[in-house]
Amino acid sequence: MLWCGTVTQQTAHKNTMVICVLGRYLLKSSLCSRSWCRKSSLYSAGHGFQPEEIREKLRAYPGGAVDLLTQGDTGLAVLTVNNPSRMNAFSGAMMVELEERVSQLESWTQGKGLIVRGAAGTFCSGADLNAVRAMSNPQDGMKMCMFMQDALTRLQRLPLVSVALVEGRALGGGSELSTACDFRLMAPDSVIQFVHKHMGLVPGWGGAARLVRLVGDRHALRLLGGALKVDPELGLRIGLADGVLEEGAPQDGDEGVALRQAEEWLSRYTKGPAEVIRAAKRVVSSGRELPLTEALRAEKEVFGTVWGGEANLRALAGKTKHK
Ligand SMILES: CC[C@@H](C(=O)O)C(=O)SCCNC(=O)CCNC(=O)[C@H](O)C(C)(C)COP(=O)(O)OP(=O)(O)OC[C@H]1O[C@@H](n2cnc3c(N)ncnc32)[C@H](O)[C@@H]1OP(=O)(O)O
Repeated sequence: MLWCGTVTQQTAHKNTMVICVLGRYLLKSSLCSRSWCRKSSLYSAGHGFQPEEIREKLRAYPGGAVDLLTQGDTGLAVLTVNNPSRMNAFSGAMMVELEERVSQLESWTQGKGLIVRGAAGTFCSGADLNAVRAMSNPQDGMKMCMFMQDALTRLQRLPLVSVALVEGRALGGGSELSTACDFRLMAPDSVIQFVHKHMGLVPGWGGAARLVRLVGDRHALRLLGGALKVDPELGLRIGLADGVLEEGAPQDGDEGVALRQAEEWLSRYTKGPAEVIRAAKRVVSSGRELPLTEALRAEKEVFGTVWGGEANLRALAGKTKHK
């Protein structure tokens, strides 16, 4: 059996066991072959994608960590890219850890929101240049590209509302990581920069495809062709940033201040029952990625998971007035 969507949950309502995941329609439809499945990745062996072999290769470049903290009470998780001595650059081992953390989040059925951040007041300076140098042949480059595209696509498709908390710099692969979140919240003096041109590259972790969808092709071309520094003002103007942290907050020596602001910002979208928030993210994900007919069918399936559900019945039982 193909393993689709997120973890299969069974919810009993109206005396009917409803298999309530995106995965159900994915199983029935052709979408599984389009890589919407959790366990089937964007790439297959036919593309030269051998995940275990790639993991082994990447683990040869150690350093840093990708930490995950899940809060059961709030349904929020915090993913921290943690390699401060290299401005949170991704070592090979960290790429593998990122994928492992995404797998953990795919199995976290109570989650509602995710904050992606970097340790010690800066976001991420992309791939570790030491690893990049060692893997600069085309074969290794393609392997890393497929691996990171897969991990970041799965991150983006999580049924969690996600926000990149950008402090300091988000460079190269770091800027690409920020685009794999639903929202970007920037600290006042932060910068997102697709420096790929200066590296003789284009994005390869899916950042170009996502950037075009976020800001449109012309702004995307400006950012990639000019390797422009996107500060919060430009970010807000072109729609790359969704909010700016309060002035002064990250500078007061308490790393937690920015995180608390991000939690507060995110909470307006994650308040409420997990099944409803997760359903909202699922219909947005399918709307974002699928052709209309398929997106509508996906929406119907997700709708079926909340219609007549606990939260819906509770709302109907009360006096409804939306003021
Ligand atoms: C496919 C992935 C590919 C892509 O898609 O483009 C990449 O991501 S390639 C990497 C792209 N990123 C870079 O090229 C970043 C290069 N670094 C810098 O521009 C600067 O270091 C900085 C991030 C702007 C910070 O500058 P500054 O505040 O002046 O600090 P330092 O330069 O002293 O940095 C501290 C320390 O960190 C090391 N560092 C920073 N980034 C990386 C990196 N990506 N890989 C490895 N190491 C990195 C830097 O070398 C310093 O180390 P020491 O010299 O040992 O102190």
